[in-house]
Amino acid sequence: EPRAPPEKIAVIGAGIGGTSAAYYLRQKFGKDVKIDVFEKGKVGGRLATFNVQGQEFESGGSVIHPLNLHMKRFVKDLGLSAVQSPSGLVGVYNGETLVYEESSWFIINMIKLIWHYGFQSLRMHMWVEDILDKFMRIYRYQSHDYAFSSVEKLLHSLGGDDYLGLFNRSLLETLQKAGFSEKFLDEIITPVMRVNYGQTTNINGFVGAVSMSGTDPGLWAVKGGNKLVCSRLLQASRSNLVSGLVMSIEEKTRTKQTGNPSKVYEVVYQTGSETHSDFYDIVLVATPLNQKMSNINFLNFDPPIEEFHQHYEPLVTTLIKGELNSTVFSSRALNEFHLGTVLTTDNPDLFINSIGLVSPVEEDSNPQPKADIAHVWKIFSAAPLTKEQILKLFVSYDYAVKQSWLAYPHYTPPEKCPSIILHDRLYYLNGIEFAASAMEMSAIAGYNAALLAYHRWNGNTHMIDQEDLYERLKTEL
Ligand SMILES: Cc1cc2nc3c(=O)[nH]c(=O)nc-3n(C[C@H](O)[C@H](O)[C@H](O)COP(=O)(O)OP(=O)(O)OC[C@H]3O[C@@H](n4cnc5c(N)ncnc54)[C@H](O)[C@@H]3O)c2cc1C
Ligand SMILES: CC(C)=CCC/C(C)=C/CC/C(C)=C/CSC[C@H](N)C(=O)O
Repeated sequence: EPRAPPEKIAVIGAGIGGTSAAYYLRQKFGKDVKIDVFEKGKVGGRLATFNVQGQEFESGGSVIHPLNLHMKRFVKDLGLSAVQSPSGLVGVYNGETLVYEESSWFIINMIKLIWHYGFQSLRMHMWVEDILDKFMRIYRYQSHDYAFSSVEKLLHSLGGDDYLGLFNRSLLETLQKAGFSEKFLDEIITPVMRVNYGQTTNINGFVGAVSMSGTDPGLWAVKGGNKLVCSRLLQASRSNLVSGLVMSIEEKTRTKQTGNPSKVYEVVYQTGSETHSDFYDIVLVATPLNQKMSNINFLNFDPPIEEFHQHYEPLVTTLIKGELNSTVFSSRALNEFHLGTVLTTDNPDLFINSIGLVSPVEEDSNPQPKADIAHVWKIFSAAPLTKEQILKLFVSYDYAVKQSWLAYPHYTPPEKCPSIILHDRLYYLNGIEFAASAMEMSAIAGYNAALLAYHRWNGNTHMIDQEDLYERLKTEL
Protein backbone atom coordinates (compact mmCIF):
# COMPACT_ATOMS: atom_id res chain seq x y z
CA GLU A 1 0.00 0.00 0.00
CA PRO A 2 1.54 3.37 -0.90
CA ARG A 3 1.51 5.76 2.02
CA ALA A 4 -1.15 8.52 1.92
CA PRO A 5 0.41 11.87 0.99
CA PRO A 6 1.05 14.42 3.73
CA GLU A 7 -1.80 16.84 4.47
CA LYS A 8 0.26 20.00 4.86
CA ILE A 9 3.77 21.15 4.00
CA ALA A 10 5.41 24.44 5.04
CA VAL A 11 8.18 26.10 3.05
CA ILE A 12 9.95 28.99 4.79
CA GLY A 13 11.30 31.58 2.36
CA ALA A 14 10.03 32.61 -1.10
CA GLY A 15 13.39 33.13 -2.79
CA ILE A 16 14.39 30.92 -5.71
CA GLY A 17 15.18 28.04 -3.30
CA GLY A 18 11.79 28.04 -1.55
CA THR A 19 9.66 28.65 -4.63
CA SER A 20 11.42 25.97 -6.69
CA ALA A 21 10.99 23.56 -3.75
CA ALA A 22 7.24 24.35 -3.64
CA TYR A 23 7.03 23.73 -7.41
CA TYR A 24 8.73 20.32 -7.18
CA LEU A 25 6.86 19.35 -3.98
CA ARG A 26 3.61 19.83 -5.90
CA GLN A 27 4.92 17.65 -8.76
CA LYS A 28 5.96 14.87 -6.39
CA PHE A 29 3.19 14.85 -3.77
CA GLY A 30 0.30 15.64 -6.11
CA LYS A 31 -2.65 17.96 -6.09
CA ASP A 32 -4.15 17.30 -2.64
CA VAL A 33 -1.35 18.39 -0.34
CA LYS A 34 -1.70 21.94 1.03
CA ILE A 35 1.55 23.89 0.64
CA ASP A 36 2.07 27.12 2.59
CA VAL A 37 5.07 29.29 1.63
CA PHE A 38 6.06 31.79 4.34
CA GLU A 39 7.81 35.02 3.35
CA LYS A 40 8.73 37.85 5.72
CA GLY A 41 9.78 40.25 2.96
CA LYS A 42 9.29 40.22 -0.79
CA VAL A 43 8.87 37.18 -3.04
CA GLY A 44 12.25 36.72 -4.74
CA GLY A 45 14.46 37.32 -1.68
CA ARG A 46 17.94 37.99 -3.04
CA LEU A 47 16.44 38.31 -6.53
CA ALA A 48 15.22 41.88 -6.51
CA THR A 49 15.14 45.03 -8.61
CA PHE A 50 15.80 48.74 -8.11
CA ASN A 51 13.81 51.49 -9.74
CA VAL A 52 15.99 54.20 -11.29
CA GLN A 53 13.90 57.03 -12.73
CA GLY A 54 11.14 54.77 -13.96
CA GLN A 55 13.27 51.85 -15.13
CA GLU A 56 13.95 48.62 -13.23
CA PHE A 57 17.47 47.19 -12.79
CA GLU A 58 18.63 44.00 -11.07
CA SER A 59 19.98 44.76 -7.59
CA GLY A 60 20.66 41.19 -6.40
CA GLY A 61 21.19 38.00 -8.43
CA SER A 62 21.54 39.18 -12.00
CA VAL A 63 23.32 36.84 -14.41
CA ILE A 64 22.47 33.25 -15.29
CA HIS A 65 24.82 30.80 -17.03
CA PRO A 66 23.69 29.32 -20.36
CA LEU A 67 24.09 25.83 -18.85
CA ASN A 68 21.95 26.53 -15.77
CA LEU A 69 19.29 24.11 -16.95
CA HIS A 70 16.75 24.53 -14.11
CA MET A 71 16.61 28.30 -14.58
CA LYS A 72 16.35 27.76 -18.34
CA ARG A 73 13.52 25.27 -17.93
CA PHE A 74 11.62 27.54 -15.51
CA VAL A 75 11.73 30.43 -17.97
CA LYS A 76 10.43 28.21 -20.77
CA ASP A 77 7.74 26.41 -18.74
CA LEU A 78 6.49 29.50 -16.93
CA GLY A 79 5.95 31.61 -20.05
CA LEU A 80 8.84 34.01 -19.39
CA SER A 81 11.59 35.12 -21.76
CA ALA A 82 15.33 35.70 -21.58
CA VAL A 83 17.48 38.74 -22.39
CA GLN A 84 21.23 38.68 -22.99
CA SER A 85 23.28 40.22 -20.17
CA PRO A 86 25.52 43.15 -21.17
CA SER A 87 28.93 41.87 -22.27
CA GLY A 88 30.99 45.04 -22.65
CA LEU A 89 34.76 45.23 -22.54
CA VAL A 90 36.38 44.49 -19.18
CA GLY A 91 39.41 46.11 -17.55
CA VAL A 92 41.24 45.41 -14.30
CA TYR A 93 42.34 48.33 -12.10
CA ASN A 94 44.91 47.92 -9.31
CA GLY A 95 44.50 51.32 -7.65
CA GLU A 96 47.09 52.99 -9.88
CA THR A 97 46.57 51.73 -13.39
CA LEU A 98 44.63 49.32 -15.61
CA VAL A 99 46.72 46.15 -15.41
CA TYR A 100 44.60 44.45 -18.02
CA GLU A 101 42.26 45.84 -20.65
CA GLU A 102 40.14 43.88 -23.13
CA SER A 103 40.02 44.85 -26.77
CA SER A 104 36.98 44.49 -29.03
CA TRP A 105 39.17 42.48 -31.45
CA PHE A 106 39.25 38.78 -30.54
CA ILE A 107 42.70 38.25 -32.02
CA ILE A 108 44.17 41.23 -30.14
CA ASN A 109 42.73 39.87 -26.90
CA MET A 110 44.34 36.50 -27.51
CA ILE A 111 47.72 38.11 -28.21
CA LYS A 112 47.43 40.32 -25.10
CA LEU A 113 46.49 37.39 -22.87
CA ILE A 114 49.34 35.23 -24.18
CA TRP A 115 51.78 38.16 -23.93
CA HIS A 116 50.88 38.85 -20.29
CA TYR A 117 50.07 35.39 -18.96
CA GLY A 118 51.23 32.76 -21.47
CA PHE A 119 48.63 30.01 -21.93
CA GLN A 120 47.25 30.27 -18.39
CA SER A 121 43.98 31.76 -19.52
CA LEU A 122 43.38 28.81 -21.86
CA ARG A 123 44.33 26.34 -19.11
CA MET A 124 41.95 28.11 -16.72
CA HIS A 125 39.17 27.84 -19.28
CA MET A 126 39.79 24.08 -19.59
CA TRP A 127 39.89 23.66 -15.79
CA VAL A 128 36.50 25.36 -15.41
CA GLU A 129 35.00 23.44 -18.32
CA ASP A 130 35.99 20.12 -16.79
CA ILE A 131 34.32 21.05 -13.47
CA LEU A 132 31.21 22.30 -15.26
CA ASP A 133 31.02 19.08 -17.33
CA LYS A 134 30.85 17.02 -14.15
CA PHE A 135 28.45 19.49 -12.56
CA MET A 136 25.97 18.80 -15.39
CA ARG A 137 25.54 15.23 -14.06
CA ILE A 138 23.20 16.57 -11.38
CA TYR A 139 20.50 17.18 -14.02
CA ARG A 140 20.56 13.55 -15.05
CA TYR A 141 20.39 12.35 -11.43
CA GLN A 142 17.50 14.65 -10.65
CA SER A 143 15.60 13.77 -13.82
CA HIS A 144 15.78 10.14 -12.60
CA ASP A 145 14.45 11.28 -9.18
CA TYR A 146 17.62 10.58 -7.17
CA ALA A 147 18.16 12.63 -4.00
CA PHE A 148 21.05 13.31 -1.62
CA SER A 149 20.97 13.68 2.15
CA SER A 150 24.03 15.95 2.34
CA VAL A 151 25.76 18.49 0.12
CA GLU A 152 29.01 16.55 0.48
CA LYS A 153 27.34 13.38 -0.87
CA LEU A 154 25.86 15.37 -3.74
CA LEU A 155 29.26 16.82 -4.65
CA HIS A 156 30.93 13.42 -4.33
CA SER A 157 28.38 11.89 -6.72
CA LEU A 158 29.34 14.51 -9.34
CA GLY A 159 33.07 13.88 -9.48
CA GLY A 160 34.26 11.69 -6.61
CA ASP A 161 37.05 12.61 -4.18
CA ASP A 162 38.60 15.19 -6.52
CA TYR A 163 35.35 17.13 -6.62
CA LEU A 164 34.95 17.03 -2.84
CA GLY A 165 38.60 18.09 -2.58
CA LEU A 166 37.78 21.26 -4.52
CA PHE A 167 35.24 22.14 -1.84
CA ASN A 168 37.65 21.38 1.00
CA ARG A 169 40.61 23.42 -0.28
CA SER A 170 41.01 27.06 -1.13
CA LEU A 171 41.00 28.14 -4.75
CA LEU A 172 44.43 29.63 -4.15
CA GLU A 173 45.88 26.31 -3.00
CA THR A 174 44.27 24.38 -5.87
CA LEU A 175 45.46 26.83 -8.54
CA GLN A 176 48.94 27.24 -7.08
CA LYS A 177 49.31 23.44 -7.10
CA ALA A 178 48.19 23.44 -10.72
CA GLY A 179 51.04 25.86 -11.52
CA PHE A 180 49.15 29.13 -12.10
CA SER A 181 51.35 32.18 -11.52
CA GLU A 182 50.93 34.79 -8.80
CA LYS A 183 50.55 37.50 -11.45
CA PHE A 184 47.70 35.65 -13.19
CA LEU A 185 45.98 34.93 -9.86
CA ASP A 186 46.29 38.56 -8.68
CA GLU A 187 45.38 40.28 -11.94
CA ILE A 188 42.73 37.97 -13.42
CA ILE A 189 41.35 35.46 -10.91
CA THR A 190 41.12 37.63 -7.77
CA PRO A 191 39.23 40.44 -9.58
CA VAL A 192 36.64 37.90 -10.77
CA MET A 193 36.22 36.54 -7.21
CA ARG A 194 35.82 40.13 -5.97
CA VAL A 195 33.06 41.05 -8.43
CA ASN A 196 31.15 37.81 -7.98
CA TYR A 197 31.63 36.93 -4.31
CA GLY A 198 33.22 40.02 -2.73
CA GLN A 199 36.10 37.78 -1.60
CA THR A 200 39.58 36.68 -2.66
CA THR A 201 41.07 33.36 -3.82
CA ASN A 202 40.71 32.16 -0.21
CA ILE A 203 37.23 30.87 -1.13
CA ASN A 204 36.81 27.17 -1.87
CA GLY A 205 37.82 25.83 -5.29
CA PHE A 206 34.29 24.80 -6.26
CA VAL A 207 32.76 28.25 -5.76
CA GLY A 208 35.89 29.61 -7.46
CA ALA A 209 35.09 27.55 -10.56
CA VAL A 210 31.42 28.64 -10.43
CA SER A 211 32.60 32.24 -10.21
CA MET A 212 34.94 31.79 -13.19
CA SER A 213 32.07 30.28 -15.19
CA GLY A 214 30.29 33.58 -14.52
CA THR A 215 32.70 35.11 -17.06
CA ASP A 216 31.64 32.73 -19.86
CA PRO A 217 29.91 34.12 -22.94
CA GLY A 218 26.13 33.83 -23.28
CA LEU A 219 25.13 34.95 -19.77
CA TRP A 220 21.48 35.90 -19.63
CA ALA A 221 18.73 37.20 -17.36
CA VAL A 222 14.95 37.02 -17.19
CA LYS A 223 13.14 39.72 -19.13
CA GLY A 224 11.29 41.88 -16.60
CA GLY A 225 13.52 40.73 -13.70
CA ASN A 226 14.83 37.42 -12.38
CA LYS A 227 12.45 37.61 -9.42
CA LEU A 228 9.57 36.89 -11.83
CA VAL A 229 10.69 33.24 -11.82
CA CYS A 230 9.85 33.07 -8.08
CA SER A 231 6.37 34.55 -8.37
CA ARG A 232 5.57 32.31 -11.37
CA LEU A 233 6.87 29.20 -9.55
CA LEU A 234 4.63 30.04 -6.61
CA GLN A 235 1.65 30.40 -8.91
CA ALA A 236 2.41 27.20 -10.80
CA SER A 237 2.83 25.26 -7.54
CA ARG A 238 -0.60 26.40 -6.37
CA SER A 239 0.88 27.18 -2.98
CA ASN A 240 -0.58 29.56 -0.48
CA LEU A 241 1.74 32.54 0.16
CA VAL A 242 1.71 33.56 3.85
CA SER A 243 3.21 37.02 4.27
CA GLY A 244 4.68 36.60 7.71
CA LEU A 245 7.80 36.06 9.76
CA VAL A 246 8.37 32.52 11.02
CA MET A 247 9.59 32.71 14.61
CA SER A 248 9.76 29.10 15.78
CA ILE A 249 9.32 25.45 14.88
CA GLU A 250 8.53 22.73 17.40
CA GLU A 251 7.61 19.07 17.03
CA LYS A 252 4.24 18.16 18.54
CA THR A 253 2.04 15.06 18.69
CA ARG A 254 -1.41 15.60 17.26
CA THR A 255 -4.44 13.38 16.83
CA LYS A 256 -5.60 13.59 13.26
CA GLN A 257 -9.14 12.99 11.87
CA THR A 258 -8.32 9.26 11.53
CA GLY A 259 -8.00 9.12 15.32
CA ASN A 260 -4.32 8.13 15.15
CA PRO A 261 -1.74 10.30 16.90
CA SER A 262 0.96 11.58 14.59
CA LYS A 263 4.04 13.77 14.79
CA VAL A 264 3.72 17.21 13.23
CA TYR A 265 5.65 20.47 13.37
CA GLU A 266 4.07 23.55 14.86
CA VAL A 267 5.18 26.66 12.95
CA VAL A 268 4.67 29.90 14.88
CA TYR A 269 4.65 33.05 12.78
CA GLN A 270 3.91 36.72 12.98
CA THR A 271 1.85 38.73 10.51
CA GLY A 272 1.83 42.40 11.45
CA SER A 273 1.36 42.49 15.21
CA GLU A 274 -0.50 39.17 15.37
CA THR A 275 1.02 35.81 16.24
CA HIS A 276 -0.40 32.66 14.67
CA SER A 277 0.51 29.01 14.51
CA ASP A 278 -0.21 26.08 12.25
CA PHE A 279 0.72 22.38 12.05
CA TYR A 280 2.64 20.70 9.23
CA ASP A 281 3.69 17.15 8.38
CA ILE A 282 6.84 18.35 6.58
CA VAL A 283 8.78 21.63 6.83
CA LEU A 284 11.42 22.93 4.41
CA VAL A 285 13.60 25.84 5.54
CA ALA A 286 14.69 27.80 2.45
CA THR A 287 16.56 30.72 3.99
CA PRO A 288 20.04 30.92 5.50
CA LEU A 289 19.75 29.86 9.16
CA ASN A 290 21.69 32.79 10.38
CA GLN A 291 20.46 34.95 13.23
CA LYS A 292 20.78 38.13 11.22
CA MET A 293 18.90 36.72 8.22
CA SER A 294 16.09 34.52 9.52
CA ASN A 295 16.25 34.08 13.31
CA ILE A 296 14.11 30.93 13.51
CA ASN A 297 14.08 29.15 16.88
CA PHE A 298 13.93 25.36 16.97
CA LEU A 299 12.20 24.58 20.25
CA ASN A 300 12.59 21.50 22.44
CA PHE A 301 14.26 19.22 19.90
CA ASP A 302 16.12 16.35 21.48
CA PRO A 303 18.96 16.28 20.50
CA PRO A 304 18.85 20.03 19.79
CA ILE A 305 19.02 21.19 16.16
CA GLU A 306 22.60 22.28 15.52
CA GLU A 307 23.24 26.02 15.63
CA PHE A 308 24.62 27.71 12.56
CA HIS A 309 27.04 30.53 13.11
CA GLN A 310 28.31 30.86 9.58
CA HIS A 311 29.01 34.38 8.59
CA TYR A 312 27.48 35.99 5.49
CA GLU A 313 29.45 38.60 3.57
CA PRO A 314 28.09 42.18 3.78
CA LEU A 315 27.92 43.70 0.31
CA VAL A 316 26.42 46.91 -1.02
CA THR A 317 24.97 47.31 -4.51
CA THR A 318 24.83 50.96 -5.62
CA LEU A 319 23.23 52.07 -8.88
CA ILE A 320 24.24 55.48 -10.15
CA LYS A 321 22.96 57.32 -13.19
CA GLY A 322 25.74 59.68 -14.13
CA GLU A 323 28.78 60.52 -16.23
CA LEU A 324 31.74 58.34 -15.25
CA ASN A 325 35.01 60.04 -14.41
CA SER A 326 37.08 57.70 -16.56
CA THR A 327 40.30 59.47 -15.56
CA VAL A 328 40.10 57.68 -12.19
CA PHE A 329 41.04 54.49 -14.04
CA SER A 330 43.09 55.70 -17.01
CA SER A 331 44.47 58.85 -18.50
CA ARG A 332 41.81 58.67 -21.23
CA ALA A 333 38.70 60.85 -21.31
CA LEU A 334 35.31 59.12 -21.53
CA ASN A 335 35.05 59.47 -25.33
CA GLU A 336 38.17 57.29 -25.62
CA PHE A 337 37.30 54.97 -22.75
CA HIS A 338 35.52 51.88 -24.03
CA LEU A 339 35.31 49.66 -20.96
CA GLY A 340 31.84 48.59 -19.81
CA THR A 341 33.16 46.98 -16.59
CA VAL A 342 36.12 47.71 -14.36
CA LEU A 343 37.15 44.97 -11.92
CA THR A 344 39.68 45.57 -9.15
CA THR A 345 42.61 43.74 -7.60
CA ASP A 346 42.85 43.05 -3.86
CA ASN A 347 44.18 46.46 -2.83
CA PRO A 348 42.98 47.70 0.61
CA ASP A 349 43.05 51.32 -0.64
CA LEU A 350 40.28 50.60 -3.15
CA PHE A 351 36.76 51.31 -1.95
CA ILE A 352 34.93 49.39 -4.72
CA ASN A 353 34.98 45.75 -5.83
CA SER A 354 33.74 46.56 -9.33
CA ILE A 355 31.82 49.02 -11.46
CA GLY A 356 29.89 48.12 -14.60
CA LEU A 357 27.34 49.51 -17.04
CA VAL A 358 23.91 47.91 -16.70
CA SER A 359 20.74 47.73 -18.80
CA PRO A 360 17.14 47.85 -17.56
CA VAL A 361 15.55 44.44 -17.00
CA GLU A 362 13.37 44.88 -20.09
CA GLU A 363 16.24 45.47 -22.51
CA ASP A 364 18.54 43.28 -24.55
CA SER A 365 20.88 46.15 -25.33
CA ASN A 366 24.63 46.33 -24.80
CA PRO A 367 25.37 49.80 -23.50
CA GLN A 368 28.65 51.48 -24.48
CA PRO A 369 30.03 54.31 -22.34
CA LYS A 370 29.62 57.62 -24.15
CA ALA A 371 30.68 61.12 -23.16
CA ASP A 372 27.93 63.59 -22.16
CA ILE A 373 25.41 60.78 -21.65
CA ALA A 374 24.31 59.67 -18.21
CA HIS A 375 24.38 55.86 -18.11
CA VAL A 376 23.38 53.63 -15.22
CA TRP A 377 26.40 52.01 -13.51
CA LYS A 378 26.30 49.25 -10.89
CA ILE A 379 28.93 49.31 -8.18
CA PHE A 380 29.68 46.53 -5.70
CA SER A 381 31.45 47.57 -2.50
CA ALA A 382 32.04 46.12 0.95
CA ALA A 383 30.67 49.27 2.65
CA PRO A 384 28.19 51.99 1.60
CA LEU A 385 29.81 54.63 -0.62
CA THR A 386 30.16 58.14 0.78
CA LYS A 387 29.17 61.18 -1.28
CA GLU A 388 32.89 62.03 -1.66
CA GLN A 389 33.60 58.56 -3.01
CA ILE A 390 30.73 58.84 -5.52
CA LEU A 391 32.00 62.25 -6.61
CA LYS A 392 35.44 60.74 -7.18
CA LEU A 393 33.96 58.15 -9.57
CA PHE A 394 31.52 60.45 -11.40
CA VAL A 395 31.95 63.83 -13.07
CA SER A 396 28.28 64.37 -12.27
CA TYR A 397 25.32 62.19 -11.38
CA ASP A 398 21.54 62.50 -11.44
CA TYR A 399 20.49 59.66 -9.20
CA ALA A 400 21.97 57.12 -6.77
CA VAL A 401 20.29 54.27 -4.93
CA LYS A 402 21.81 51.57 -2.76
CA GLN A 403 20.90 48.22 -1.24
CA SER A 404 22.85 46.46 1.49
CA TRP A 405 22.92 42.68 1.46
CA LEU A 406 24.21 39.84 3.52
CA ALA A 407 25.02 38.42 0.14
CA TYR A 408 26.79 35.05 0.28
CA PRO A 409 28.60 32.88 2.81
CA HIS A 410 32.05 34.05 3.82
CA TYR A 411 33.97 31.06 2.48
CA THR A 412 36.66 29.60 4.76
CA PRO A 413 37.68 26.15 3.50
CA PRO A 414 37.87 23.50 4.79
CA GLU A 415 34.37 23.69 6.22
CA LYS A 416 31.39 21.44 6.74
CA CYS A 417 28.16 22.13 4.88
CA PRO A 418 25.17 22.38 7.22
CA SER A 419 22.96 19.24 7.17
CA ILE A 420 20.04 18.98 4.76
CA ILE A 421 18.07 16.76 7.18
CA LEU A 422 17.69 18.77 10.38
CA HIS A 423 15.14 16.39 11.89
CA ASP A 424 12.87 13.53 10.75
CA ARG A 425 10.74 15.60 8.31
CA LEU A 426 12.47 18.95 8.66
CA TYR A 427 14.81 19.92 5.81
CA TYR A 428 17.28 22.75 5.21
CA LEU A 429 18.14 23.93 1.68
CA ASN A 430 20.69 26.71 2.08
CA GLY A 431 23.60 24.55 3.22
CA ILE A 432 24.31 24.25 -0.53
CA GLU A 433 25.44 27.89 -0.52
CA PHE A 434 28.56 26.75 1.34
CA ALA A 435 29.55 24.83 -1.78
CA ALA A 436 28.57 27.81 -3.97
CA SER A 437 25.89 30.46 -3.79
CA ALA A 438 24.04 31.09 -7.07
CA MET A 439 20.43 31.01 -8.28
CA GLU A 440 20.91 27.64 -9.96
CA MET A 441 22.44 26.15 -6.80
CA SER A 442 19.31 27.13 -4.81
CA ALA A 443 17.09 25.66 -7.54
CA ILE A 444 19.08 22.40 -7.37
CA ALA A 445 18.72 22.43 -3.57
CA GLY A 446 14.97 23.05 -3.89
CA TYR A 447 14.53 20.07 -6.22
CA ASN A 448 16.77 17.86 -4.08
CA ALA A 449 14.88 18.71 -0.86
CA ALA A 450 11.51 18.00 -2.53
CA LEU A 451 12.79 14.61 -3.78
CA LEU A 452 14.36 13.80 -0.41
CA ALA A 453 11.17 14.69 1.49
CA TYR A 454 9.12 12.57 -0.94
CA HIS A 455 11.37 9.51 -0.78
CA ARG A 456 11.72 9.63 3.00
CA TRP A 457 7.95 10.01 3.38
CA ASN A 458 7.41 6.92 1.21
CA GLY A 459 10.36 4.89 2.50
CA ASN A 460 12.13 4.86 -0.90
CA THR A 461 15.60 4.53 0.61
CA HIS A 462 17.00 3.17 -2.69
CA MET A 463 16.49 6.64 -4.23
CA ILE A 464 18.73 8.39 -1.68
CA ASP A 465 22.55 8.68 -1.61
CA GLN A 466 23.18 6.06 -4.28
CA GLU A 467 26.85 5.46 -5.13
CA ASP A 468 28.18 5.27 -8.70
CA LEU A 469 25.05 6.88 -10.12
CA TYR A 470 26.94 8.28 -13.09
CA GLU A 471 28.15 4.87 -14.21
CA ARG A 472 24.77 3.27 -13.55
CA LEU A 473 22.77 5.89 -15.41
CA LYS A 474 25.18 5.82 -18.38
CA THR A 475 23.93 2.38 -19.31
CA GLU A 476 20.26 3.23 -18.76
CA LEU A 477 18.22 4.13 -21.84
C1 LIG B 1 24.17 41.37 -4.83
C2 LIG B 1 24.01 39.93 -5.25
C3 LIG B 1 24.34 39.55 -6.54
C4 LIG B 1 24.19 38.23 -6.94
N1 LIG B 1 24.44 37.90 -8.24
C5 LIG B 1 24.16 36.64 -8.67
C6 LIG B 1 24.23 36.35 -10.05
O1 LIG B 1 24.54 37.21 -10.86
N2 LIG B 1 23.96 35.08 -10.43
C7 LIG B 1 23.58 34.10 -9.54
O2 LIG B 1 23.31 32.97 -9.96
N3 LIG B 1 23.46 34.38 -8.23
C8 LIG B 1 23.73 35.62 -7.77
N4 LIG B 1 23.59 35.93 -6.45
C9 LIG B 1 23.25 34.85 -5.52
C10 LIG B 1 21.76 34.52 -5.57
O3 LIG B 1 21.01 35.70 -5.61
C11 LIG B 1 21.39 33.70 -4.34
O4 LIG B 1 22.25 32.58 -4.26
C12 LIG B 1 19.96 33.17 -4.42
O5 LIG B 1 19.07 34.18 -4.84
C13 LIG B 1 19.57 32.65 -3.05
O6 LIG B 1 18.22 32.25 -3.10
P1 LIG B 1 17.52 31.56 -1.84
O7 LIG B 1 16.11 31.34 -2.19
O8 LIG B 1 18.30 30.37 -1.45
O9 LIG B 1 17.67 32.59 -0.65
P2 LIG B 1 16.95 34.08 -0.50
O10 LIG B 1 16.79 34.63 -1.84
O11 LIG B 1 17.74 34.73 0.51
O12 LIG B 1 15.51 33.65 0.05
C14 LIG B 1 15.23 33.46 1.40
C15 LIG B 1 13.89 34.13 1.71
O13 LIG B 1 13.48 33.76 3.01
C16 LIG B 1 12.87 34.87 3.63
N5 LIG B 1 12.96 34.66 5.09
C17 LIG B 1 14.07 34.68 5.87
N6 LIG B 1 13.75 34.41 7.14
C18 LIG B 1 12.42 34.24 7.18
C19 LIG B 1 11.51 33.96 8.25
N7 LIG B 1 11.93 33.78 9.52
N8 LIG B 1 10.20 33.86 7.96
C20 LIG B 1 9.76 34.04 6.66
N9 LIG B 1 10.59 34.30 5.63
C21 LIG B 1 11.89 34.40 5.88
C22 LIG B 1 13.70 36.05 3.15
O14 LIG B 1 12.99 37.26 3.27
C23 LIG B 1 13.99 35.66 1.71
O15 LIG B 1 13.04 36.18 0.82
C24 LIG B 1 23.72 37.24 -6.02
C25 LIG B 1 23.39 37.63 -4.71
C26 LIG B 1 23.52 38.95 -4.32
C27 LIG B 1 23.13 39.36 -2.94
C1 LIG C 1 25.99 27.32 -10.76
C2 LIG C 1 26.78 27.40 -11.98
C3 LIG C 1 27.33 26.16 -12.54
C4 LIG C 1 27.05 28.54 -12.65
C5 LIG C 1 26.63 29.88 -12.23
C6 LIG C 1 27.54 30.87 -12.88
C7 LIG C 1 27.24 32.27 -12.43
C8 LIG C 1 26.11 32.93 -13.07
C9 LIG C 1 28.02 32.84 -11.52
C10 LIG C 1 27.80 34.19 -10.98
C11 LIG C 1 27.56 34.07 -9.50
C12 LIG C 1 27.43 35.34 -8.76
C13 LIG C 1 27.16 35.19 -7.31
C14 LIG C 1 27.55 36.54 -9.32
C15 LIG C 1 27.44 37.82 -8.56
S1 LIG C 1 27.80 39.33 -9.44
C16 LIG C 1 27.11 39.07 -10.99
C17 LIG C 1 27.42 40.10 -12.03
N1 LIG C 1 28.80 40.16 -12.30
C18 LIG C 1 26.87 41.45 -11.73
O1 LIG C 1 27.57 42.39 -12.06
O2 LIG C 1 25.78 41.59 -11.20
